[in-house]
Amino acid sequence: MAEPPVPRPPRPWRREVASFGYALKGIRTALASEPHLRFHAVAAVLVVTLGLWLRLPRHDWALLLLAIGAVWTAELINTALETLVNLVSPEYHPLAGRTKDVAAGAVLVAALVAGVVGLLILGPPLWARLQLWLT
Ligand SMILES: Nc1ncnc2c1ncn2[C@@H]1O[C@H](COP(=O)(O)OP(=O)(O)OP(=O)(O)O)[C@@H](O)[C@H]1O
Repeated sequence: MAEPPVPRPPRPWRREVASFGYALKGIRTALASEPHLRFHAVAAVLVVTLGLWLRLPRHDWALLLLAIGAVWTAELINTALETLVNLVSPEYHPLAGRTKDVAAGAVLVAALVAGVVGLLILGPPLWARLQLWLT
């Protein structure tokens, strides 16, 4: 008698690829709807361009990219929370307001820290280049 066909094992990578697609869709949607996120994107491109021009060492790149990633992460979570609050509490509610305010606070903290990291890393080599030009 013929053996019954062996069921094909599930292909987990398909689910992983789909999840990756949903995540990219989330970033695209947030970029399209959030001017703040577009501002952070432009700022990140400027910082990376400046870093390439200044030929930063690898260690500095790691810190800069961490700072940029922290701002993006905070902004995306803030956008997700704002969307959720708008869904569950379209009417005024103090807790809805507090949720949005705290999420916005997270973005502010990440952006301020990233600004300081950017100044500490880009400031000295930028200043050195400017002095070279001026002398
Ligand atoms: N449903 C609500 N109930 C109470 N307060 C709210 C509510 N929605 C918004 N607020 C208050 O108004 C502020 C601004 O809300 P809004 O939805 O415009 O967020 P935002 O931070 O301006 O978002 P965006 O990133 O779209 O500019 C909130 O931080 C919060 O204090």
